[in-house]
Amino acid sequence: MKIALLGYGKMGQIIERFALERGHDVVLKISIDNTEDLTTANLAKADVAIDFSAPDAALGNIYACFDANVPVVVGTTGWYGQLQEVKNECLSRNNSLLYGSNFSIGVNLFFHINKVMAKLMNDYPAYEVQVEEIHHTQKLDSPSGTAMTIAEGIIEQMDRKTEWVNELVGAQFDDVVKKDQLLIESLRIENVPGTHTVLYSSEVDEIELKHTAHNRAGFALGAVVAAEWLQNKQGFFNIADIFNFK
Ligand SMILES: NC(=O)C1=CN([C@@H]2O[C@H](COP(=O)(O)OP(=O)(O)OC[C@H]3O[C@@H](n4cnc5c(N)ncnc54)[C@H](OP(=O)(O)O)[C@@H]3O)[C@@H](O)[C@H]2O)C=CC1
Ligand SMILES: O=C(O)C1=N[C@H](C(=O)O)C[C@H](O)C1
Repeated sequence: MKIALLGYGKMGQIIERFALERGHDVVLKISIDNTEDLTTANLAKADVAIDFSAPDAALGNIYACFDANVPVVVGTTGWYGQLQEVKNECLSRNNSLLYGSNFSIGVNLFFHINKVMAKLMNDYPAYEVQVEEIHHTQKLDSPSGTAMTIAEGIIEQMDRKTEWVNELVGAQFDDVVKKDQLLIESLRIENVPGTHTVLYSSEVDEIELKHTAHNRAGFALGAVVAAEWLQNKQGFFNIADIFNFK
C-alpha cells in the first residue's frame, strides 16, 4: 500500500516505522515546512493518507484528500466541531474517511468498559463521576479527543449527566460545575503520552478506571491497521467500526 503521511511529527514518524515494517511504502510526507507539496497530483500517488497533523490543519488536509479521491485516516484531534460538516461532504462526494480520537487497542477496550461501567453506575446516584486526562505540554487541544469520547460514552449511558465541561488545570476556570454536567479535568505534564482516568466517588469509597499509554506505539500501529482496513472501503467511519466488542 502506498501511504501519504499528512503530519510528520511525533506520530507521523512512528507511523512511518510501522508502515515500513508491515511492507507499505511512504510516498509523501507533509509537515509545516513543505505544505506546498500537498497537491492533488502528489496525493493521488497514494492509496491512502494518514493525517496526524494539528487541529487547525486537519480540515484542509481532509478536503485535499477528498479532492484527490484518496481515502484518509484522521488521527488528529481538536477539529470535531466540524465533524458533521465533514461527514456530509464525505458522503455526498463518495469519499472515504475513518477518524478516531484514539487508535490504540487498549483505549478502544477502555471505551467499551467505560460504557458498561457507566450503564451499571446509572443505578447508583450516590457516586459522582469525573474524567481526568494527562498529556505532554506540547498538546494543542483540550480536553483530549479521547477524554471527549469517554465523556460522551458516560453521558450516553447515564441519565444524570447531560453534557461535559472542561477545566484545563492552571488556566482560568470560573464555571460552577452543575449536577448534570460531567467534569473533564485536563492536566499538562512534560513527556506524558496520554493517561485517562474515570473516577467514581461516593462518601464511602472510590472506583477508578485508568488507561496509561507507556509510549505512542499503540496509537501508531492502530493507525496503520486502520489504513489497511479503509483502503478498499467507501464511506464515513469511526475506529469503533473496526472492533466488535461484545
Ligand atoms: N488518534 C490518536 O490515536 C492520536 C492522536 N493524536 C493527535 O495527532 C495530532 C498530531 O500529534 P503529534 O504527532 O504528537 O504532533 P506533532 O506536533 O509532533 O506533529 C504534528 C505534525 O503536523 C505538522 N503540522 C502542523 N501544522 C501543520 C499544518 N498547518 N499543515 C501541515 N502540517 C502541519 C507538524 O509540522 P512541523 O513538524 O513542521 O511543525 C508536524 O509534522 C494531534 O492532534 C494529536 O492530538 C496523537 C496521538 C494519538
Ligand atoms: O496529543 C496527543 O498526544 C494525543 N492525543 C489524542 C487525544 O487527544 O486523545 C490521543 C492520545 O491520548 C495522545
